[in-house]
Amino acid sequence: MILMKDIVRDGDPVLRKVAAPVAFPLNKEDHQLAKDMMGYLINSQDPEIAQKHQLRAGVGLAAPQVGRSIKMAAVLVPDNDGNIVLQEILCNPVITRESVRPAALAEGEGCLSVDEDVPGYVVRHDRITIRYQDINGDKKILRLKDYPAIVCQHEIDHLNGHLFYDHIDKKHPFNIDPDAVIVK
Ligand SMILES: OCN(O)CCCc1ccccc1
Ligand code: NI
Repeated sequence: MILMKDIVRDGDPVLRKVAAPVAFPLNKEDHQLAKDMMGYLINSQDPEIAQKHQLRAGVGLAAPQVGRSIKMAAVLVPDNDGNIVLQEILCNPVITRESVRPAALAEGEGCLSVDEDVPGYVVRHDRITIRYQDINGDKKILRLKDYPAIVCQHEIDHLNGHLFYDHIDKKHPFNIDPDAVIVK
């Protein structure tokens, strides 16, 4: 079971590396890691389990955040009614298309690897197409918009050594293109 003590925090160089591609079939260790990462997300979104184990809620988790510099991330994204709209293990994900139109979460972003709040709009693309391999190595395509798209961009950033606050305008953190979608 992954706990908060297992999550690497900002300042650790692993969070700034470009992670290595994963090879298929996944070895036993990496297959188990994928399961454990998804298990963290499930546990963290269960109020009782999260409380009992003091887990910060997460809708995504990338392998570098638990010290493994490989291109694998788990996403578990609910809609505003709590229904899961995306549950996947993204291996070797590549964003192949991205909208010109920007988007940002109205309340900004956080990160399990960043303990302090960093206010501001995290400017991302509203729509993206992702090519990736699932846990079995099957090649998949995802076309996403709004919140699921933002979450996947956050996770894919982790695999390339980026953190959410890299996308906040330091001087004008709440400035954003008037055409941007502000996602509630
Ligand atoms: O990398 C995952 N993680 O740090 C958990 C938070 C994920 C996340 C939070 C806000 C917007 C997009 C994604
Ligand atoms: Ni994060």
